[in-house]
Amino acid sequence: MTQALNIIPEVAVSTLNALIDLDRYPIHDPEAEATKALIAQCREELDAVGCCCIPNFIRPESIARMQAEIERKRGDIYWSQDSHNPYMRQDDPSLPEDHPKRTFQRRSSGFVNSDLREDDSDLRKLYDRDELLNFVAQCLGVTRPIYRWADPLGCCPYSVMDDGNYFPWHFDGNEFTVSILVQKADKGGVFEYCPDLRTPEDENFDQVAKVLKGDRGPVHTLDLKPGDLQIFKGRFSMHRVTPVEGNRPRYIALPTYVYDPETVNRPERAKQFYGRALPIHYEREAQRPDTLTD
Ligand SMILES: O=C(O)CCC(=O)C(=O)O
Ligand SMILES: [Fe+2]
Repeated sequence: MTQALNIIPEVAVSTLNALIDLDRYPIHDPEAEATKALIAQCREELDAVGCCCIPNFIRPESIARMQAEIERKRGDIYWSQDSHNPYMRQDDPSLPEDHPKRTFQRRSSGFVNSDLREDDSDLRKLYDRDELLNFVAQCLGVTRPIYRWADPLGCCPYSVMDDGNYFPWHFDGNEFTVSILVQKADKGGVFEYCPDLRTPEDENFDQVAKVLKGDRGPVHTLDLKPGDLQIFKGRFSMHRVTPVEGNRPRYIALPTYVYDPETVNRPERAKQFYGRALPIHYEREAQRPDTLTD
């Protein structure tokens, strides 16, 4: 049987359909009118507010399997309590005290690192799919190809926040992040972000400093719901998660994408977030995606 290259075998579609609601969002078929309209809407939202949200993108059964996976992995979660600036870099005493590089906030949160996901993890299956990668690239309207991230710990983890945990303002080491809430906290755990606060050419330290001091001007908040899919530009849009309160923890899946398939987190950041740095983090430390502080 011959098959046109752009036609995906039925079995592959049904595997994807167990994860994504393809009836409503047929992203496996980029030529479908519904897909084109969805991409256009996401691009509009990303241009307007630096983030797009697709409601009920992931099927509830898949979210339930992710939630169960996180619960099974709770004993392996790396919990950390560190103080860090938005760049996950060391203090620089040569700068004025109110410089963002010198502004440290306390973080406490946990990760099910990417390498801990189970072999048949729904999140692993989702991240491996080129249909999702191509869809995210189309929504972002990037003019260069993007790739799944090479970072073995940070490429697609679950972030876990229990009662009292807080994830302060920061920029990511990767350009783009998709977020899929798996479980909402009783209270708090709100995702806040400042769209395009910096560019690869301009750190915009003045505005970053203002937000760190409490300026709410550029701050947007997202009401995340389990199963919705968000795409945001974490390397350029400073973001945080407000403190979680109550008995029900907040779980979120974080697939990431980058321009340069070779780069990984700096060892410093890998240690702060994911508890350890691997040989690859040291080997590739000099390979940065841009000249930003990080
Ligand atoms: O939990 C979230 O919504 C975002 C987490 C985050 O910013 C990160 O892991 O870098
Ligand atoms: Fe982040």
